[in-house]
Amino acid sequence: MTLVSDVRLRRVLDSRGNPTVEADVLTESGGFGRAAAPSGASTGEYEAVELPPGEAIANAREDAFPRLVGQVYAGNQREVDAALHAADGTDDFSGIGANSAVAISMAAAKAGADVLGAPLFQHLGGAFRGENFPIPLGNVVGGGEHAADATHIQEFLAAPVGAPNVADAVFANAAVHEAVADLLDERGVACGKGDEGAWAPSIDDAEAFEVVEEATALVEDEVGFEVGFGLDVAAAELYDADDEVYRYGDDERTTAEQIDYIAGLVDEYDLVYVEDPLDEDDYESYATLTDRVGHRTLVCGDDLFVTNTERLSTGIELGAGNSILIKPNQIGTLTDAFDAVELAVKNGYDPVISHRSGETEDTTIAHLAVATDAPFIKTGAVGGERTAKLNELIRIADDAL
Ligand SMILES: O=C(O)[C@@H](CO)OP(=O)(O)O
Ligand SMILES: [Mg+2]
Repeated sequence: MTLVSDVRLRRVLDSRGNPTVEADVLTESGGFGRAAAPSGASTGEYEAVELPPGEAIANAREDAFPRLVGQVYAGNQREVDAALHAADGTDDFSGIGANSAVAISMAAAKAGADVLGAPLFQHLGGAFRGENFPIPLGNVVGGGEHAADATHIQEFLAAPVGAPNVADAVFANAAVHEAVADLLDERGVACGKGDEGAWAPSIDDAEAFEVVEEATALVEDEVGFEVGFGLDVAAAELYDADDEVYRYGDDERTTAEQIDYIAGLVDEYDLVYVEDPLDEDDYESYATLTDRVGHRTLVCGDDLFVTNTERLSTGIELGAGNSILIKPNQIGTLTDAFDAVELAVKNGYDPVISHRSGETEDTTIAHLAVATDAPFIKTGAVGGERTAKLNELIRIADDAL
């Protein structure tokens, strides 16, 4: 029934205005799935390779289509993804491009779900589990690679950990985003937005902490449940490997100072989440930091693990981190992303399903978060390509698909 009868690829726009790959997968019985690849700006060194979309499309047409059309069943995700790997022939998807691979992989999943008449999250293995839902981490202030002349820390993330349901959590993050704007306005700070819709003011990190702490406290009072916050430091972007220091503009910190700095922030602001606090090659320092603060906060590896089970295995062995960011396009297929989630959960690491800074209206990650029973999803707070996922979560919780 779900035998793939056609695959189509095209270039569409992403939220930064760049071209990205969109895939359609059709099945023999009339099933249809469509998905688009997102794209990172602060990409990890060990991510699967994103090719220029035109090249990714041409290569996938030539090498992957013959292994997919009339050959594999969209309902059998492992078979589809194995065919993509075989067509690619490399270990980093530099053959057909991780962008073509992930778009086809996700579109196939949707086509499979379509034939079965099931919502995607159910097809991917999870009925909405009990009362669980992923708590959205909402980017409210940021800079780094996502905005020029803003904070050094890439993302300040509202985390409504006490929310009674997903809709209240989503609205709380939007309220924090708005409160931040009001507070910046009171301080006379004008600002635009970064790639993910977070405010991108020209203030230093210390002032951003003040503002975000105040904004989350205001919203917490308003909504009556706990609203904390966390960070994506994206420290690999700050790290100068030649001088072995983290550079925050003119300030620099040695690795030992960076560990103290982050541990101090966790204490001072009761951070619930710290992503990429250290360089992507420094498992040992991750382990040291995890020892110090891992009992009270999530220490999440994004550039460190790149959704890769081998890198995660190294982290598990060394005790580096206690959480992994899951981005399907970092590794190229849904199967690989699921394997990373499974390995993480088995070893007590919390998976956090994530968007990229360059996004589309695609909602696959909302379904992935529910299907894997992930405790968190990071997918922005406002902006159409972000609200597409947040609103889909609300619909899933409301059984409205
Ligand atoms: O670093 C990150 O976690 C992501 C998403 O927020 O950014 P990018 O997609 O630019 O890698
Ligand atoms: Mg990150």
